[in-house]
Amino acid sequence: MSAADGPLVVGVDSSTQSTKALVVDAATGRVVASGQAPHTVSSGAARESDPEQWWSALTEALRQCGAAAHEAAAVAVGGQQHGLVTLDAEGRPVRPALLWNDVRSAPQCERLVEELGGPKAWAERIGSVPAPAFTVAKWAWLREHEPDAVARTAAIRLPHDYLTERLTGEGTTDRGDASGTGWWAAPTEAYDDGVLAHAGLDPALLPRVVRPGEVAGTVGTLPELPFPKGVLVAAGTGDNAAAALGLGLRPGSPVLSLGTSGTVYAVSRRRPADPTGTVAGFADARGDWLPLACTLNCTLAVDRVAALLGLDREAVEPGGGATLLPFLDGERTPNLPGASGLLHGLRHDTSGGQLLQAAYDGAAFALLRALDLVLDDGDGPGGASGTGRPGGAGDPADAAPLLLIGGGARGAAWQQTVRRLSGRPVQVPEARELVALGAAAQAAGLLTGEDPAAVARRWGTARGPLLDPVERDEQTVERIAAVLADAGPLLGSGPSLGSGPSPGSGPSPGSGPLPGATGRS
Ligand SMILES: Nc1ncnc2c1ncn2[C@@H]1O[C@H](COP(=O)(O)OP(=O)(O)O)[C@@H](O)[C@H]1O
Ligand SMILES: O=C(CO)[C@@H](O)[C@H](O)COP(=O)(O)O
Repeated sequence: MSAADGPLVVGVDSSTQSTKALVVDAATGRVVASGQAPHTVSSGAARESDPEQWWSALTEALRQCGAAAHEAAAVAVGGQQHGLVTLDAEGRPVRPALLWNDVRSAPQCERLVEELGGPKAWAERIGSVPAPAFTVAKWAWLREHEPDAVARTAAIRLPHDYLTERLTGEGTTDRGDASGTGWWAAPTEAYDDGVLAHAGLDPALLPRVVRPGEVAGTVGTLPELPFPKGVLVAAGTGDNAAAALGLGLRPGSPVLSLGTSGTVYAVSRRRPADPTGTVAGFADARGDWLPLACTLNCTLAVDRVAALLGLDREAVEPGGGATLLPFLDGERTPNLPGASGLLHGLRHDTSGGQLLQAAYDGAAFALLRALDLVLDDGDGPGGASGTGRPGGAGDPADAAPLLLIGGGARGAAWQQTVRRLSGRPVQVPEARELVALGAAAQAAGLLTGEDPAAVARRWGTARGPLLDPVERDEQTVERIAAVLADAGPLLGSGPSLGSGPSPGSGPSPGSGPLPGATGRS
């Protein structure tokens, strides 16, 4: 037996690189057992994963949890956002899932934005200007490139929907993850029939949107899992919304997540609608909003540079004037899907450690710029009035601490880079798996009737060392901004992605001035 104070719940994080499962005591938040199993992501131009492998990874992660998982009374799944899972009439994947960081859908995305009224119209309609990451762009890519797969598709799911459905046998999603599809209207909180018609997508293929606090279903007969039949299953949500739950996040408290993706976000009571496309206007998993900016190149890009240099990821050295824009996978913030990595300012005396530091700086730069926009959309003490806005009013040292999470948050070089380029106090929660904890808090909320964010606050999940602010390194921030602004032609769409803006189109997020030039993001 687990000797827990309360019932046990299971929280799952099925993110890009792996699935993690935690068995958590719902009374105290104590992690009783944990497990993790990796995913395979295709390389080359495509970024695809087999949904069946997510299920195998979940099974393995739960097996590692041992006896405790057998006692679970409720479960919830958080998952990487946006991925397009296509299922046939038997519920089996038609093909591998197209992941959020697959930029092949950039031309389709650009066309969609223009065809339905341009960036401002989209921001007002769905809360976001779709990026190639959004599911609607992936569906458009599939229709163009694989009509046979489209013809065989009987259901469309997001990654967390897919796993939840394998648990319950019912097709469900939630407002948080639905808001990243591009076919969920933020103002009405319902699927947008106009977008669906334009995308050639039958609404009958989509899952039911479960309300916050509602039960999505119960676990069916699944001999491969430790759960007995009838265990409650919560709605689950996208991984960023799950981490917001897991931190018990309140408006005005910004989060920086360093994983495969870099994300920066805050909870907001106001519905965001950023026509520049920098800030996605996601819904959170409770009933509020989650303005968020996301980069494609974060921990993996920095680790790749370290590997190329033959250095440990912590072997950074200060100084040096080199700038490295680590856009190894193309980039989303700024919206440069065809970009590749760019190095500028190399000298004879530049050391490998300085180049590695330049990769960290280049990866953190856009996220920290976007932080100001995210908080402009938010409300509370960390918002525009008390901010770390570069060049803006207010001393960042007095702003709300930046909560640093994700795999990279454990790294000293990441922590120091974020402190130096933000000038803010930085808090690093001791709890490692905030996405899985958020899912666990959602599952616990089903049992107790509590708000999942209140559950997480009761558990004290955000507790961790508070790192004092250091003076912001304005020189580096300005140097990166200048290189980004000047590098426009080199960072534009690559030959494999083709199409530029449609003739006669208005500004699109990919065609506007670079962030460094505007000082906006
Ligand atoms: N101690 C560490 N220092 C720096 N980076 C780390 C450390 N531990 C893990 N990472 C990075 O964390 C990443 C995985 O983070 P995670 O948030 O689990 O990713 P995802 O949710 O995208 O699957 C890896 O790419 C790895 O580079
Ligand atoms: O696309 C986004 C957010 O819009 C990404 O944040 C994905 O949700 C993947 O997250 P990780 O696997 O990097 O945690």
